[in-house]
Amino acid sequence: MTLRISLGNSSTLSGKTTDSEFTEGPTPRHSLLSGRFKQSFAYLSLRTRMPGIMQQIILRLLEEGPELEAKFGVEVHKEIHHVIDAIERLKLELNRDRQFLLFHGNEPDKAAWNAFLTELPRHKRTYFRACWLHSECYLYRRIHSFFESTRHLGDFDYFAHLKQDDLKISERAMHALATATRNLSKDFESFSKLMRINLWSNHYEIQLNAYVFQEDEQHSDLEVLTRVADLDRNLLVDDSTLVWNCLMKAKDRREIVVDFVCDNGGFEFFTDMLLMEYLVEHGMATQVRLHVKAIPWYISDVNSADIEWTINYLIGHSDELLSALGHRWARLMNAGKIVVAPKSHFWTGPQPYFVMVESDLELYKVLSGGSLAIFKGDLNYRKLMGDYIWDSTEEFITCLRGFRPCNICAMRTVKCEVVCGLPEGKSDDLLRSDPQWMISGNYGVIQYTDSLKCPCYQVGRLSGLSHLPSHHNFKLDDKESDQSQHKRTRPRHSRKT
Ligand SMILES: O=P(O)(O)OC[C@H]1O[C@](O)(CO)[C@@H](O)[C@@H]1O
Repeated sequence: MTLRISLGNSSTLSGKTTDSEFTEGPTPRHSLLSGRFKQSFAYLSLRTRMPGIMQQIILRLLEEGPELEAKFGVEVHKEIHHVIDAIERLKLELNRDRQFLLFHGNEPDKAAWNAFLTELPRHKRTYFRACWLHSECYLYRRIHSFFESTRHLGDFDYFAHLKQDDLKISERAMHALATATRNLSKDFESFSKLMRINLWSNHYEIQLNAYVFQEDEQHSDLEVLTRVADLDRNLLVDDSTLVWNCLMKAKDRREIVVDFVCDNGGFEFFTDMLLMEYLVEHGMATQVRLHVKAIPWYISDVNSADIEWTINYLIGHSDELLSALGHRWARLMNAGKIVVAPKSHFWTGPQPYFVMVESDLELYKVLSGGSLAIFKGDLNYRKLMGDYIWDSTEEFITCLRGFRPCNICAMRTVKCEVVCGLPEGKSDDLLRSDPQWMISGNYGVIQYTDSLKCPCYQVGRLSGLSHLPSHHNFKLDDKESDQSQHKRTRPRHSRKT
């Protein structure tokens, strides 16, 4: 779901704004994405897309009403209307650029959220003035809290049908990919093709169906993979060799754990599983941990119920190959080769990943114990980059701002103005040939960097860390003390070292 607007050259602009100002222009370089830039995708998204999403949820609730009533009884009717009223009020708050409110219900992550909101500077606490990441995450979190406050609707996933439909319409693509990926050998060629299939599924799910799998055409296994790989002309950075090397280096270890920080359900998750299956089947990982969202998130993000649904859907599929695949994945999960990681609310928080070490040390330690963490999709990328407009040529390692608990890989199609690691001049060339390139999702990156082995980052020696060690050489613009918005908020309840 990508909206198209004309973006200025955010990679070369250096507009003059102060923190609280609205500007008519696009997002200037060295700024956090924000709705205060009126020609930005963030602005458009907050102005039109988010209200549309909220309206869709209301419609969904009305449609599902009879079914929910049959399940929970008539009293659910009142709850549905309570939630609808709350969503309508939230739409107004957004439209009027009101202040974020604290959470007062039984939300399990209430303390973390409230600590974060309280520490935001006042003028950064409204929908359009805040960093886009904060506003968007806050909106999705608020919506879910309306459901959580009811007796019956706390587990209702108002986006589930979309994820399920996406998988159902991808039948032909799944069949072709399942066929093409059986009996792949353990070599870089196969690995990197799987990586790329997985990358492009972050945007091309429906397009892949149409483009690769025409009904009247017969494809050999190899052809399918090759044609998917044709999309690689739009692959701007491909560090898959480094990812392969990282896994090869780990091959003599007794345990090779790969953390996969998932993005979308539906067809994208299907391709995630193809890659994960390949890793464990070839001993490139002794275990894969899937990190999923704890609540309905950004419409299509996968959660643990979606995973269960997907596997069962495949198992029960009339296509024998897909059914066998479902059984195989269920076996891998039952054997603990692929597991869903313990629930973490950090993934549905507003914070960028460089603050994880302080705001969720437990999760940081979990990732530190693994050999590789793969972050999938645009939102994960925004969080890795701090939702910040870096120079497009800036190195991936720099933009992570010290977040390297283990070896890190990001795989994402470009859907917003945050990008790094491009060759000199590339971004300007792209802008000339395709002004929408940064929001089209037509371009992708696979980026990698090694873990931070520096002793100053040893977990347990980090309390009170308020700045990064000088030898890491972060090239942040001074004016971007804006970054102080991404405070390393430690909620009152969080565990300390
Ligand atoms: O599913 P993905 O790849 O994380 O994409 C979600 C992204 O798409 C957007 O809607 C922008 O198009 C952002 O809100 C978000 O960064």
